[in-house]
Amino acid sequence: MSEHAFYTKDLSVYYGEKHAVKKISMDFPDRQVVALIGPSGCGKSTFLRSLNRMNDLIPGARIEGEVWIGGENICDPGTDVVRLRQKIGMVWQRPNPFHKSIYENVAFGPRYHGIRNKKELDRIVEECLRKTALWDEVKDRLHQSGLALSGGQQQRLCIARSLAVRPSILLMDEPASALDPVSTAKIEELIAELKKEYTIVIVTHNMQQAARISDKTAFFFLGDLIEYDDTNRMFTNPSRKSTDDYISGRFG
Ligand SMILES: Nc1ncnc2c1ncn2[C@@H]1O[C@H](COP(=O)(O)OP(=O)(O)OP(=O)(O)O)[C@@H](O)[C@H]1O
Repeated sequence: MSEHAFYTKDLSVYYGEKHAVKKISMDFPDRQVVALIGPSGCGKSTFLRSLNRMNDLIPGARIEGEVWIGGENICDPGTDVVRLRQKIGMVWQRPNPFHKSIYENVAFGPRYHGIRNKKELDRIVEECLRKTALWDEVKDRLHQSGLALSGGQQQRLCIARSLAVRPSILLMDEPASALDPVSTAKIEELIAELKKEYTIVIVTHNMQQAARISDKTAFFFLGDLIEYDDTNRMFTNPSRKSTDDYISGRFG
């Protein structure tokens, strides 16, 4: 299996006594986009966060089961979590650039991982800003604050920041839900472009968005994975009634 693809086996997450994600087994194909959908509170974000051990940061959260990436079960206690999060980047719902310049936002990760050479850092910053279609918009103000950008640009900067440490997988938790329609369209175009190089898992509440951008869709309900299939089939001929009801807006 390539380092881009990965799978979970009986993955459960608990918050104290609450069983929020229930024995989920899913495979994530190489360089495809998988959308996680389902009503609020059904465990999508919890599941997503467990794919790069972000739940470790939540007091009382506990994981059971396995997540296999590149021959390694990342749930093992011996996993190097810093290296893991380098391999599996995360983009949050609200753009959260550092209080630093545009350049420093992107250079931060590579510097943290030991790259000191200015030319190399310049190259990485340009490459990542080009990949996120930001370069032409910001190349003349790289040393201005990332917070001075529009919300949509900030989100693309956060994606550029994730790319700078050379991940193979990107996790995105409703990355466009705080953005206007034009910025949303840009993020969607970007996802279509990024999937040539990265495996992407995205949580979205927007059914049209899931249908437009994903190759596979997973429907979650009350912590269970109800259905997981090719997006075309899920949206035209789902096998479970609850999936159909959710997709067509009859609940949730
Ligand atoms: N930090 C936490 N502590 C305790 N319970 C939590 C915590 N985070 C989430 N939960 C609970 O776990 C369940 C799953 O929540 P989660 O946020 O993963 O769902 P979701 O499907 O992503 O929801 P939304 O679409 O609203 O973001 C919910 O019942 C929620 O209340």
